[in-house]
Amino acid sequence: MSDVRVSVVFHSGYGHTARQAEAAVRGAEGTEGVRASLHDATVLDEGLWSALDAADAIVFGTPTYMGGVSAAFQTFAEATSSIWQRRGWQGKLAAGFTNSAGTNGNKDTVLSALAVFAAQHGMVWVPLGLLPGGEYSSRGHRDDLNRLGGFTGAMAQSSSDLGPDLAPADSDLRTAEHLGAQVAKAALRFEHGRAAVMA
Ligand SMILES: Cc1cc2nc3c(=O)[nH]c(=O)nc-3n(C[C@H](O)[C@H](O)[C@H](O)COP(=O)(O)O)c2cc1C
Repeated sequence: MSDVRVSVVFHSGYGHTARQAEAAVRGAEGTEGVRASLHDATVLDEGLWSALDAADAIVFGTPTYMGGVSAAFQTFAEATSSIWQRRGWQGKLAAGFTNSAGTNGNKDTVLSALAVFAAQHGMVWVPLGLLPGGEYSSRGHRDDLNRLGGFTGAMAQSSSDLGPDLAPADSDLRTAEHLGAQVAKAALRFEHGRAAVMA
């Protein structure tokens, strides 16, 4: 069986969410039998559409802007309407991540919007799959995986006065890496299962 393909498509206005996207690719690529690729959601060219068409799983990433996905991400989302019409992504796996300045910042609203976007396409949503770390327990720590306690997808926080060289925190990047690995493993199981059913 050929390699399973995971594509990460993201927007990042100032570079913070881009670091999460790179981490998700690292996580996916670290899984044997998986190839991962990174795509800028503002470059709506044939290269992007053919990579997403070939992908077994697509991970969507956007900063949280005004409690929602960024306008640039939404432009990408709306540009997929002809794919939606012909059910081009039906049955592919999907997952998502977001980053904002606030610890909460309405990130959950954004992850829900990404899950709805995937559902519109008939995609199968893969959650983060981690218990909450950080302050969920009094023994928790900022360095914990999933310190922000997301379930739907990977969350990251970047203080507004720190550049992308300093934020998001390493634990948030490891959480995004976990999401990439989680999606990659799910895609492997899904594709092997599909092959067995069709044999
Ligand atoms: C237009 C705009 C709207 C924003 N809205 C929110 C918000 O609703 N909640 C929040 O916590 N941070 C908000 N922020 C902060 C960004 O989420 C934060 O700076 C993030 O790190 C930007 O990611 P990026 O560098 O990938 O663009 C906003 C920033 C901008 C520019």
